[in-house]
Amino acid sequence: MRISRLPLQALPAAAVTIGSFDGVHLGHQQVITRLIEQARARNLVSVVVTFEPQPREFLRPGDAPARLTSLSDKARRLAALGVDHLVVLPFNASLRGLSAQAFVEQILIERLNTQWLQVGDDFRFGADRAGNFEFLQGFDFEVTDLASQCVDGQRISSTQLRERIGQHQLPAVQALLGEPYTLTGRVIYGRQLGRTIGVPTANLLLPHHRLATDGVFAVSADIAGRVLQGVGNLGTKPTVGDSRSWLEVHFFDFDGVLYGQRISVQLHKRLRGTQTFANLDALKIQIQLDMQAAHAWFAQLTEVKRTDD
Ligand SMILES: Cc1cc2nc3c(=O)[nH]c(=O)nc-3n(C[C@H](O)[C@H](O)[C@H](O)COP(=O)(O)O)c2cc1C
Ligand SMILES: Nc1ncnc2c1ncn2[C@@H]1O[C@H](COP(=O)(O)OP(=O)(O)O)[C@@H](O)[C@H]1O
Repeated sequence: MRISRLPLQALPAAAVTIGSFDGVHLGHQQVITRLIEQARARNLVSVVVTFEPQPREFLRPGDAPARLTSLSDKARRLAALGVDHLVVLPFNASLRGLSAQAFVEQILIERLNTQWLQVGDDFRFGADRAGNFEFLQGFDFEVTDLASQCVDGQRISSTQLRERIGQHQLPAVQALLGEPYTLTGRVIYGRQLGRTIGVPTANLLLPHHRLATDGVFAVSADIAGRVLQGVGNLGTKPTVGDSRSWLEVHFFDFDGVLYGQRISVQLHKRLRGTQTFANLDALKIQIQLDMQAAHAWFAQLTEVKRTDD
């Protein structure tokens, strides 16, 4: 999948869909699958247009909703679905001020060469959200809308996912996403304190969006084809006075170098909230308990699977 900002030259003829796609949940996946089918049937390039930051993060920075997927996780999931090209539009003052008419002419037609466009049934765009499905029908491309997908009569939405993640309902979240809730990042150097307390942790510095959850989790990751289980702290590190957002993971039965690698960490079970400890020794004792709890959780999972078979 190609990832770019708005191309300066017109793309080859494209089938396009536009949205924030936060979470890339089953509803989003239905939209994307249909986009790809239609692109193939019409010999068009499949293009997803998204915004970074998301419009609400730019418009209401103080109270924008927490972010479910960073751009990097969004891209990973869209690529896996088979999208040809992800166009990331920087949402800024000039994009905000663009009228619906100018958005269609300058972006959809001139740059993206849109032949077929698919939008959700509640899609609004352009200054003051004046553009909608009816408006889009007045142009020289085909436009279709798609009704929201429901599970148990409830519309699948990023809002519903945010609520469930906030309530630590990770199995329900996994069912709505089609995969465990996953965070991706590059492993960077920390203060190298982890190894001094016998718990080396791979540090992923996360983008500074508000996180949908935090705390200590049983986690897993696929590292070079081997699935590693472990335990991770998502959020700040109050004990060492660090208020940035991190995902710090200690993997069981692993002793290798991860610095510089981009890894995707799956969150399976929330074990507790992040706490402030009096010192690193107290933290170390708690981490040993967290490791036991995570081991126990993975063991009962294996037990449940064995009973199912
Ligand atoms: C399972 C686990 C749980 C943790 N829980 C907390 C916590 O509750 N509070 C905290 O301040 N740090 C917690 N940490 C520690 C920090 O995330 C970090 O690993 C530690 O401060 C060492 O930092 P360093 O990687 O920069 O050396 C936890 C780490 C792990 C692996
Ligand atoms: N079991 C393990 N889990 C996580 N990282 C490990 C493990 N074993 C070795 N490492 C390596 O050690 C590094 C973490 O060591 P640590 O002392 O916590 O230093 P830092 O503060 O730089 O993260 C990881 O980035 C990884 O390269």
